[in-house]
Amino acid sequence: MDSDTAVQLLKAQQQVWDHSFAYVKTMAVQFAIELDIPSVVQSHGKPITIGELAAALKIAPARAPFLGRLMRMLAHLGYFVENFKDGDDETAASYSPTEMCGFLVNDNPFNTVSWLLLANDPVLVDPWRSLSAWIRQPTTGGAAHNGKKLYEVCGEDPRVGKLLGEGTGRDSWLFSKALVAKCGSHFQGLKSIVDVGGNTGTTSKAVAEAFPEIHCTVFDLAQVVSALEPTQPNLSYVAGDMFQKIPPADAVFLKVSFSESYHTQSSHFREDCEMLN
Ligand SMILES: C[S@@+](CC[C@H](N)C(=O)[O-])C[C@H]1O[C@@H](n2cnc3c(N)ncnc32)[C@H](O)[C@@H]1O
Repeated sequence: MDSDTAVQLLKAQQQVWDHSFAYVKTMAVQFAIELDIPSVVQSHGKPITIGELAAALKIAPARAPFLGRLMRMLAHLGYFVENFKDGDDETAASYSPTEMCGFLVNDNPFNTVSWLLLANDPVLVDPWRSLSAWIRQPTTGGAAHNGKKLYEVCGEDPRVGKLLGEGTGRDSWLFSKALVAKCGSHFQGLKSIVDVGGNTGTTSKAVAEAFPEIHCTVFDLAQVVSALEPTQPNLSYVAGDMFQKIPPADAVFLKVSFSESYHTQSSHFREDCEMLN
């Protein structure tokens, strides 16, 4: 092999290594959340050193160098800015939060903590481990955790249902700020919308508040909406299965609501949507 080819192959190998260890990035973020690092750095009010961070987290000095490595990685990923003073070696760096760090702070209404914990949970990770066996099966069902789909697990395990509800709800909190501010023209002339797979209705509540002339129906599985009471006069909750029948409305609103079932069970859904048009 000539040297140019070797150099080129090494570049490709670097990418493959990057993919092989991609989980390290996600696990580093989860590790930071579990230790509460983002909240501590954000509330510190000025750049925090590793010594100060270790003291705040009650981590023994013997372990502080590992905390330093984690912080370097998180800075590399964009969650913190690493500050050096002239002449500092890398162990004397201090860290300030970035905008991304705010998404890992539990007190922020738009945080993505639950989303990240769900993404790393065996419920979502395990089906990937058996994907090669699954694809050889002759059946059409999607890959599943212990034979169950995510929404079935949510119905049975409140911990998973809570992670999904909180994760999507907080995403919807931020999303709906932009939606009502920037997309108002899309709602003009509508008297009703149905938010299909609307979960607890974070987006619909924002739409109902911004456009009082529109009635918003949050449509989701019974396990999600049957115990919920509307908080606004132009909001209601309806339980059901989107692949059986969706309530009539002037427009259908969908946000992160499709699962693998869409490919196999969606004919009713498309028919219902076509009837609305
Ligand atoms: C990923 S969440 C998205 C929630 C919300 N649209 C949002 O973006 O915040 C998907 C939602 O679809 C609901 N869902 C799943 N299958 C459904 C079905 N067959 N009929 C109605 N809702 C369903 C789930 O319960 C869940 O609340």
